[in-house]
Amino acid sequence: MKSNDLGEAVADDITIEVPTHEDWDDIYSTFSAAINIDGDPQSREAERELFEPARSLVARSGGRVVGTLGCNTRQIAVPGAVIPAAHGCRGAVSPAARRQGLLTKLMRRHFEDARALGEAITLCWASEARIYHRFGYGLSIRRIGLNVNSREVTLPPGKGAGKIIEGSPADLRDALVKVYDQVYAEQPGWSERTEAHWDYRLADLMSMRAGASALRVVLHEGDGGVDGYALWRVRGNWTGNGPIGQVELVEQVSTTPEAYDALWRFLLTVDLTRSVTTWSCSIDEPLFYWVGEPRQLAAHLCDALWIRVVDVAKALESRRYAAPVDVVIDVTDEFMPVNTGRWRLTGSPESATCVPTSDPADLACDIRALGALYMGGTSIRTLAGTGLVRELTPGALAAAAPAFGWHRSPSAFELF
Ligand SMILES: CC(=O)SCCNC(=O)CCNC(=O)[C@H](O)C(C)(C)COP(=O)(O)OP(=O)(O)OC[C@H]1O[C@@H](n2cnc3c(N)ncnc32)[C@H](O)[C@@H]1OP(=O)(O)O
Repeated sequence: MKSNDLGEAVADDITIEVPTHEDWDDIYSTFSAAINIDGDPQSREAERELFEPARSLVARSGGRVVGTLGCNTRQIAVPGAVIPAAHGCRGAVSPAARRQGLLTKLMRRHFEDARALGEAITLCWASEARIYHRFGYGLSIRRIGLNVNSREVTLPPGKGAGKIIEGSPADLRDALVKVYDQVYAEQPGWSERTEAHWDYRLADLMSMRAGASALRVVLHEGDGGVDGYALWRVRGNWTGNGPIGQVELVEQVSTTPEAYDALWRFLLTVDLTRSVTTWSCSIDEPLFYWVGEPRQLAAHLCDALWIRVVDVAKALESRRYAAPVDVVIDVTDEFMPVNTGRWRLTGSPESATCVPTSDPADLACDIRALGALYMGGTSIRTLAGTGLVRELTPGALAAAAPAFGWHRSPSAFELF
């Protein structure tokens, strides 16, 4: 037996393997224990439906699962395209096996597998971001959490004569799917949802309620039919001074300004509530420009989606660019050296190519910078300010900056 850096005994027979369906219960309990929750049968069964053994990895010791790294095969919208991407999840190592490189081994294999399958990027939500920098992930999408003081914000006059329709998630599911599908392909950061993803999203697990009500749905129906929806819960609360309930917005999707206006108006005026919270809005959330007092939104900025580019040429060719760009980038990738080298990117709003080159570089960067830039919401100049990007040809940053942006801010609100 070996010992880890905490002096705990650890087995020296650890192997990295692709699991089978039979491993799910062990994977679920290993991950639950690592993130300090007990887990519960309802969540275990709901998550089983999303489990893709062939895309997952386990570390085993003496036949026992001591480490996990999951992955879901999904499409994601990026600037100007929808591409396949490895949606990484359930990274966990049992306490007695940690800090001896298991996650490092799982990550390396995860990246290699994604690349071999033709995925250019892998993404994750981080429990603690510091875990992920070393593996080459860059912060690609940030989010804003809100705690809106419903009684203090003033709203502009209502926009339309549409109507709000209430119902159960099961009854209104088809309408939700239709609205989501109209938006997702154009919205960088949103992933495709298959039937299984919708099942999970609408399962309304007790663990997700955390003491709040069952999941509720409202639709907005305008002149052209249903054009928006909100999924929400309410947390009832009473004090000696009366009710101070809270609306907890899970997701709101609108295809018209009328729907956006009507849905928010509804949420902000639910009886017996005094606030609306939502944990992940886009950083250019329209609410800031809609309510009279944006300060009453109590906004809180946070990291959301982290992206790891596993195939530089494929990744840079797969997205589109807001302005023409022709630049040679010298990329360093210590964890996945196949990406290290000079790459010529020629891109525009319509097309892109990226090929290896021996030409002198205009910019140099760490692989993390490409992940951070990927969704179009991070300024290359900001990254240059941190040293993650270096300008080698004068003017190269100014030329590349508009190209790497996009006309829609990326956003992400679906934990996977
Ligand atoms: C996408 C998701 O799945 S998010 C969920 C992530 N999981 C969790 O947060 C659950 C709780 N934590 C764990 O299960 C484990 O600690 C893990 C999975 C984060 C790390 O597993 P380990 O096998 O210990 O990682 P590994 O030994 O490969 O560590 C590699 C390096 O990262 C560092 N590291 C690992 N975890 C952390 C952490 N939480 N904070 C800071 N540094 C960390 C290690 O110190 C090591 O650094 P070194 O190379 O300089 O020595």
